[in-house]
Amino acid sequence: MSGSNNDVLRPYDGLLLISFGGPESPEEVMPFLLRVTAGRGIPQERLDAVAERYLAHGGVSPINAETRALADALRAELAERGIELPLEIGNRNSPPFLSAALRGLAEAGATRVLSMTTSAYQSYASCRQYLENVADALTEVPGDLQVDRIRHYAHHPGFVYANVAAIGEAIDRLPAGVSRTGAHIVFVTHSLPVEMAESSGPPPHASPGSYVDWHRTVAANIAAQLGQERGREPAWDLAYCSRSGSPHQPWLQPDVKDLLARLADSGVRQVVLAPIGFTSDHMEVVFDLDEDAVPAGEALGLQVVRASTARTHPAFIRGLADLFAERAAQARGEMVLPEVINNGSPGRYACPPECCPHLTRRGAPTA
Ligand SMILES: CC1=C(CCC(=O)O)c2cc3nc(cc4[nH]c(cc5[nH]c(cc1n2)c(C)c5CCC(=O)O)c(CCC(=O)O)c4C)C(CCC(=O)O)=C3C
Ligand SMILES: [Fe+2]
Repeated sequence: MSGSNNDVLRPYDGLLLISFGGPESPEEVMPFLLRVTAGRGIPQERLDAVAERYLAHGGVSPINAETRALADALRAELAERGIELPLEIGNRNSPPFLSAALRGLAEAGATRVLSMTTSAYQSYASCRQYLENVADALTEVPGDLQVDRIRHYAHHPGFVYANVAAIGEAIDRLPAGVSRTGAHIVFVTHSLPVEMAESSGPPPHASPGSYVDWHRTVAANIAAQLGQERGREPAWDLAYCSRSGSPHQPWLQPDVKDLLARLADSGVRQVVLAPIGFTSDHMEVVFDLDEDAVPAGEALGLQVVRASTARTHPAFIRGLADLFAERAAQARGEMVLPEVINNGSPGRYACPPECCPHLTRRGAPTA
């Protein structure tokens, strides 16, 4: 039945997995960092420190291997559904770049491409900047490819359940019988300049912004699901990692290590760090959680484990395949009822021009 179900994704005839990218050798580290921070005013000392950390790992970030595993899992899930369309990886900051991916899709005969990013939330850095990157890449590709994307998927039950399962596994790694109140869940995501967070999502842009709101909705839903599975809903907080930028610019707080200190002071004994802001176990997770926050928490006397990200959990992969089909049905003008966790926003199939305006070049495309 090879290819017999491609109609499920009609009008799309090609798929694009968009990710951040990372270095895979020592020589790639500085060029990668310069691409990431071009025009962003990140101090050179910060760049040197980040380069050190990549070099301590042989200059290899796990992110590209994680993205390739995600692409393989998606291809396998779609093949199981009888869907066989070309699927390419296109990165913002390392090969294979978006322009190469789009050229590959065009050469495979694609004309209408459906894309997804490896970030589940909306903000300038996690959504709109990728759309701008796609628009730039399209100028380098002959023909007139059209690129759409699936909705932001942090509130999709597949993504959320993958995190519930990962946190459950992490709780089970903690030594039993230490605490009468159970492990405290510290949900972690990438910090952002407060101004970028507050202007995230479509207008009206009210504090704290949809970036933070969405994380809180995901966290509350995960805690409720864990409560149902285990008979007691865990206490939780949302914390931030990977702050950069100028020390004078306000970024989202609390930092994960500051929160751990506060929790230790208040008598908490066991903590699960749950990086719900990320979809793979890449360097930000390894550097900022495994190598920095976990030992810092242990030095405070806490027992700390880090939960996996969604990675290629079957619930996540099935959810993404469903989201491709949902977006295609919507593009065909059919009525769709987006699956979404309680009280969450389903996210957008395309963004209005006023969405996530932070740092946007005037007139830059949103879709
Ligand atoms: C929201 C968000 C995500 C999640 C959404 C998504 O996944 O896209 C994300 C992911 C990632 N960020 C990553 C790496 C870096 N981010 C930096 C800098 C920054 N990130 C920002 C935001 C985000 N970043 C921001 C506002 C800056 C300041 C500069 C700017 O305004 O652009 C810097 C510069 C040095 C530093 O300051 O740390 C690096 C090296 C990697 C790769 C890890 C690997 O190699 O495995 C990944 C997946
Ligand atoms: Fe980042």
